Amino acid sequence: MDMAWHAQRDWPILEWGLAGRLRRDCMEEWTRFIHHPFVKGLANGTLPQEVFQRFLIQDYLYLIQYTRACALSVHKSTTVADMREAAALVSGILDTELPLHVGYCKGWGIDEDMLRKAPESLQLLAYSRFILDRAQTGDLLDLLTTLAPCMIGYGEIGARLHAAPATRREGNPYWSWIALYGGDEFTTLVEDGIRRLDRIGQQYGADARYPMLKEEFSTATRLEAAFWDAGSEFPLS
Ligand SMILES: Cc1ncc(C[n+]2csc(CCO)c2C)c(N)n1
Repeated sequence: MDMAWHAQRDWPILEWGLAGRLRRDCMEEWTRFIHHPFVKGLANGTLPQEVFQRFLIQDYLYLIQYTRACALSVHKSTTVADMREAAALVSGILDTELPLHVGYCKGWGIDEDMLRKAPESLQLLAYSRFILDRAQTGDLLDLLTTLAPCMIGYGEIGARLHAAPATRREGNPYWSWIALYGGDEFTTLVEDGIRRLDRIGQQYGADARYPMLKEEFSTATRLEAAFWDAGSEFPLS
């Protein structure tokens, strides 16, 4: 494990509130997610290009399903302020993140047609259907808890790899990915998400519902760990 970056020291917000408690209580699954061999391959630049390309295609399809779940968080909100926050995230993804992802894929030789036509992997099907189930069946707190590993995990991976002296910067084809998720803009988004989860947790009585929330966070984390292999069953064509 890289000793240069410590969640506790360098990102105290992660240790705090509901998000911190869930992350600590699911540390085994969490470690498998954020220290997956795929992540090591990004850090040292040794991940094969085709593996990354196939992952990017599945990740685009994931973003679409994630956005649908986020849209349900507008519906599940019980105050106008919460609705506005949820709606802002949906527009942010549709107007900024998705076009950025399409542009990034182009740089890797994947055009929009390939993105649209790609079959969904089993990992994507399992993860997105789980999220959508929690979004439809649960309330806003269930939904935000289920979405939390996605947001916090990529933030933590980005921050860690961005700061680690062992990460290859020069000539690493994945440095732009690391710089995106380890950059200030994304970090601020994640910190806002952590605060929001805590606030909604207090509003919706997280303490009394903790076992169920932990189950949701744990399952989403296991599905994140599995998602690194989402592209592995498909050839690029
Ligand atoms: C499998 C997978 N998990 C998490 C992310 C990161 N991510 C996707 S949407 C979102 C929140 C809105 O910006 C974040 C952080 C990803 N790309 N792919």
